[in-house]
Amino acid sequence: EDVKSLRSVINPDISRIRNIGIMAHIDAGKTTTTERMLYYSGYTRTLGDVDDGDTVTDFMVQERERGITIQSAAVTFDWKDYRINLIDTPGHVDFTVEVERCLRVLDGAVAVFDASAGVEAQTLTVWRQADKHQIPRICFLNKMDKNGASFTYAVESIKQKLKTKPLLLQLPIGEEKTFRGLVDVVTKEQIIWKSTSGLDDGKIFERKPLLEADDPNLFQELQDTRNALIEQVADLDDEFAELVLGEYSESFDLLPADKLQAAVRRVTLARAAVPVLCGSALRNKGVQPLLDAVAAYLPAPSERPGDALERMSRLLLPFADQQVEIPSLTAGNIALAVGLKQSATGDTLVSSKAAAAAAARRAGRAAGDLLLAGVDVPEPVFFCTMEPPSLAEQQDLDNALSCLQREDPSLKVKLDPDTGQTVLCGMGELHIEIIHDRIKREYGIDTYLGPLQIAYRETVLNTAQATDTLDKTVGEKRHCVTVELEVRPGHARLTAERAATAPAIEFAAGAVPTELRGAVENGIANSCVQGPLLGFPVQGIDVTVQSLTVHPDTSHTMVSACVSRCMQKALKKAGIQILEPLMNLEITVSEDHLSAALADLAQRRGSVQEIQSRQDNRVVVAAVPLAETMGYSTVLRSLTSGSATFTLELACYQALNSHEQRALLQRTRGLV
Ligand SMILES: Nc1nc2c(ncn2[C@@H]2O[C@H](COP(=O)(O)OP(=O)(O)OP(=O)(O)O)[C@@H](O)[C@H]2O)c(=O)[nH]1
Repeated sequence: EDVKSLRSVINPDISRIRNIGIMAHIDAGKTTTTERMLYYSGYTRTLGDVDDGDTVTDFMVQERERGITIQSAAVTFDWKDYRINLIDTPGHVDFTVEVERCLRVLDGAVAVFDASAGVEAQTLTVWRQADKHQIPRICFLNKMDKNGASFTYAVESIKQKLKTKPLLLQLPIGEEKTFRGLVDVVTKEQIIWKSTSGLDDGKIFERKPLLEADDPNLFQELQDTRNALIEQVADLDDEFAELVLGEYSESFDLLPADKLQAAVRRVTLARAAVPVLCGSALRNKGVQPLLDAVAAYLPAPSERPGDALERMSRLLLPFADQQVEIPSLTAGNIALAVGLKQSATGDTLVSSKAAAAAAARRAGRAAGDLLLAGVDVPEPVFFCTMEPPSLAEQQDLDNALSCLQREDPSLKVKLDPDTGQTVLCGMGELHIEIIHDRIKREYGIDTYLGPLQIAYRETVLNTAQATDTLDKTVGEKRHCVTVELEVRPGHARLTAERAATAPAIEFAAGAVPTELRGAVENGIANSCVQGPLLGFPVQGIDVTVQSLTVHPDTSHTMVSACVSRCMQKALKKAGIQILEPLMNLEITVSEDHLSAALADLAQRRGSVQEIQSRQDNRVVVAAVPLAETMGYSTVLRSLTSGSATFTLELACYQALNSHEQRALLQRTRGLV
C-alpha cells in the first residue's frame, strides 16, 4: 500500500500535473498570491510577506531588498489530487527575456491583475508572449480589497485591451473595504471567508448555495451572469451548444455545474476565452478557489498540442527477460527506453527537432515525412464495464488504464455518459481478460468486469425525409435555421474498411452556401455518433440536404445543432436496422475432427466458404457472427481434443434479421 501511494506521490499521473506560470504587471501581487498558494497547500507553515522581505520565491538578496521578482522561481506543491509546478515570473519590463524563457516550458498560466488598475502595460507584453506560445490562461483580479478596486472596470479592460473574451466564473461579494467573499457562478454557491478571532489566515471559509432570500440583488446578478456565461460558452463550443439547445433549452437553471465546467475547460484549452476569477491575496481571500480553477481549467502536459519533450532515464538492450543498460544507441537498433511519460505506441522519438530536420534534409524529405508509420488500430468489437472494488480506488484504476492504453492503442477506455461507469473497448474476450488480469497483478486493483457486450452498429432501413427549425435568441443575436433533408440506406453490406466511414453527404443544387457546408457536415456527423435505437454509431447511410435557410446572425454551432436534431428525426422515421460484426474465421483442424468442428460452426450461424488441405490438416475458411464466438476457444479445444487452432478477425458488419434484432432489443431492455 505504502509503495503504491509513494509511487503516486513521486510520480503523479500526467493528467494530474499542472505546469503553470504566474504572470503580471509589476506589483499586481504575483508573489503574494504565490505565497498564499504555498501556505494553503501546506507547503509553508507561515504566511510570507513581500513587504517584510521573507517570501519563499523571492530568494535573491536583491529581490528581498527591493520586494520585486527578478529571476523566475519554481516551486512544486500539491493541491487536492493535483501536482502543481508553478513558476513565478518577473513583472518588470527589464526581465522579459526571463518571462519568455519560462513561457516556452509552461502548459498554462495565471495572469494576475490589480483590480483597481485593470490591464497595465506589462500585462499586455506578457499576454502577447503567452499568445505567441499558445498558452491557455486564467485571469485573477487581485486586490479586490483595495481603494478604487472595481470588478466591472477590470473585466471591461480585459475585454478591450487584451481583445479576449472574459468568462465570469465568479462575482465579488462587496468591493474595496467591504470585500468579504465570492459567488461561484458555475455552482451557484457563495463563498464567505470567516474572520476567526486571532488568526485571520483565510484557511476557513464557508461554501453554501446562494439563495434569493440571502440577497435578492446579488441573486439576480448571479442568474444574469450565469445565463450570459452559458450563452457565451455555447457560442464557442459545439458540444455544449447541443446540450444547451436540447435538454436545457427551457431553463439554464437546471444545467449541471459539471457540464458547464467541462465546457469552460474545453473553451479555455482551445484559447477561445479566458476564465476570470477575483480575490485579495493580501487579505487571504479567493486563493483556494483560484487553485481549484488551475486544476479544473488549465491543461495537463499531455493536453498540449504539438510535439512533446521526453526525458528517458535509461536505455536497455533486451535479452529475453534480462536487460543490459547501455549509454547510447544508433539508428537501426532495437532497445528498451525507460521513463517515457507521454509517448504512446506508434510515436516516433527523435533526439531533437534540429536533428530530425537535419536527417530529413539528408534524406531529401520534409521533416514531417520522417515519422515512422503509426500503427493501424482496428476498431474494437467488444466492450464491457469495469468497476474498482471501492470508489476510493477509481483514481488508481484510471491511472492504470491510462498507462495500459499508452502501451496498447487497441484498448479504448470511455466513460458511459449515462451511468458514469468506466467502459473498456477491446479486440476480444482474451484481450479484455488480460487487461483485467494485468490491472490486478501490476497495479494491485481487483476490478469487477461487467458482461462482455458486442459493439453493434445502426443503419437505416428505408428512405425518410425530415425538416426542422431552430429559432433562438442567445445574448443579442437571433439564431434561426430551417433545414430539410433526406436519409437513405447506403450500402447493405459494409466492409471492415468502411466500418468507420462517415455518411455520404450530398447538397441539392444551390441549397447550401459553401461557408456553411462544414457546419452542416458537423451536424450530420454528430447525429451519427449515437444511433436512435440502442445508441450505437450509425453508418452506411447517404444524406441529401435539400434546403437550408439561415438568418444572417446565426452561428455555425446553431446550424450544426439544428441539422443534428433534424437528422435524429429522419433516422427515427427511416427505421433502424442493427448491424452486427461478422468475423472471418480460419480453423486448422485434423481430418478426424473436421466434421465435429463443422457441425458446431453450423450451430453458430457460421457459413463455410472454403475447406483447404494443408499437409495432414484441413483449413476451414468461414464467416461467423461475433456474437456466436463467445467461449469458442474452449469449445473448439474440447471438440478436437486440443488439436485445432483458429484465428478471428473483423470482416464486415451485416444486418441482423428481424427475429434476431427483436431478441437483442429485448435482452438490452431486460438489462436496463
Ligand atoms: N491591497 C492589496 N495589496 C496587495 C494585494 N496583494 C499584494 N498586495 C501588495 O502589493 C504589493 C506588490 O505585491 P507583490 O506580491 O510583490 O507583487 P508582484 O506582482 O510579485 O511584484 P513583482 O514581483 O515586483 O512583479 C505589495 O506591497 C503587496 O503587499 C491585495 O490583494 N490587496
